[in-house]
Amino acid sequence: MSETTKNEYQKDGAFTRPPSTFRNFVSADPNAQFPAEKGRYALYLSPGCPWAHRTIIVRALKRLEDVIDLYILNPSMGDKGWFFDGAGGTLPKDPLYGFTYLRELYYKADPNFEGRFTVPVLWDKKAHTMVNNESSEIIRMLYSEFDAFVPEPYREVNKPGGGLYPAHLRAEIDEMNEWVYNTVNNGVYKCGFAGKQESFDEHVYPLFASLDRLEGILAAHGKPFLFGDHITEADVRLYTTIARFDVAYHTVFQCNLKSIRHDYPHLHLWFRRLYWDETEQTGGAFHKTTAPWIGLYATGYAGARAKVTKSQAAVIVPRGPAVLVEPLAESEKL
Ligand SMILES: N[C@@H](CCC(=O)N[C@@H](CS)C(=O)NCC(=O)O)C(=O)O
Repeated sequence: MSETTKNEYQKDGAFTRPPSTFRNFVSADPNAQFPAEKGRYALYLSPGCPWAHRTIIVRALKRLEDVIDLYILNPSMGDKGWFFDGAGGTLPKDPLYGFTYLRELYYKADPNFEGRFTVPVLWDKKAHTMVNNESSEIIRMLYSEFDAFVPEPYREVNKPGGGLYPAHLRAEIDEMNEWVYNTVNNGVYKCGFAGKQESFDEHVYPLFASLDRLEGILAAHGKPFLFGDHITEADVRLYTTIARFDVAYHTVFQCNLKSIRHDYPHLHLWFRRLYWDETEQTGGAFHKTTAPWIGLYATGYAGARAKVTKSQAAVIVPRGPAVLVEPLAESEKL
């Protein structure tokens, strides 16, 4: 029987994700502890991570690229966790303090830190501390707290559908987030990081039941996005998992009851519309945060799976599918 600490990912063969630890908020209120300011905050992340991916999608959707810095670490995790080394267009070292490892940043914020050194991190360059390391909260800060610094059309109050987390849809979005997080976003990890067959079986069927349910939602309303005609938080949160599905979870995490491209026509169309979009609607937010890295997702997950399951075998990376993301026909475009 294994002993579990808050830092461990597995207990008796089942994967558990520990809670995030830095939970402060940036606010539009200039008197807040962390007031929204142009150039004050930075996102540290590794682009293969689906939780981190949420934050760069929203940063791009909100046109916050010149308001919030982005510091990209190597796409794969090393023995000492996430690191800078300049590979493939990432930064050679931490631009603020010259660090090599993300853990050094955590220790700068809290020398007694005892949790896991996860990405994404929202960092305050002025106070030299970590604001928040929970992606679901970071994205919500980006929706409206920085709106004073973005052009009028991209402010939440001016968006036709009410923005990424519209007041009239909040309860429904929260409800969907709950089951999508447990069975899909984190569900794939419960399969891929399972240490025994029973644990894998316990999670693989609910994962596909939820994908069936999502397919049914899109089929029933016939609209392009999960909540209709406008992109919401629910689309962003599902997208980062679906983008990794056929290229990594289906093979490396053995989630192979079905694939998105062959078995889920509505989800597949929904995904490709987001991925290929270069219009005003997204400003290419999904494409530019996915395309440079999608070919590396399988590599990152194969290494992570070997580490979490403590496999001694050689890490073999599957190379398919031959076409990473299928094209969008003219007639399928919005
Ligand atoms: N709840 C966190 C989860 C973040 C997370 O687990 N990130 C992974 C990468 S996908 C990580 O950095 N893991 C490093 C580790 O656990 O050592 C969030 O959504 O921000």
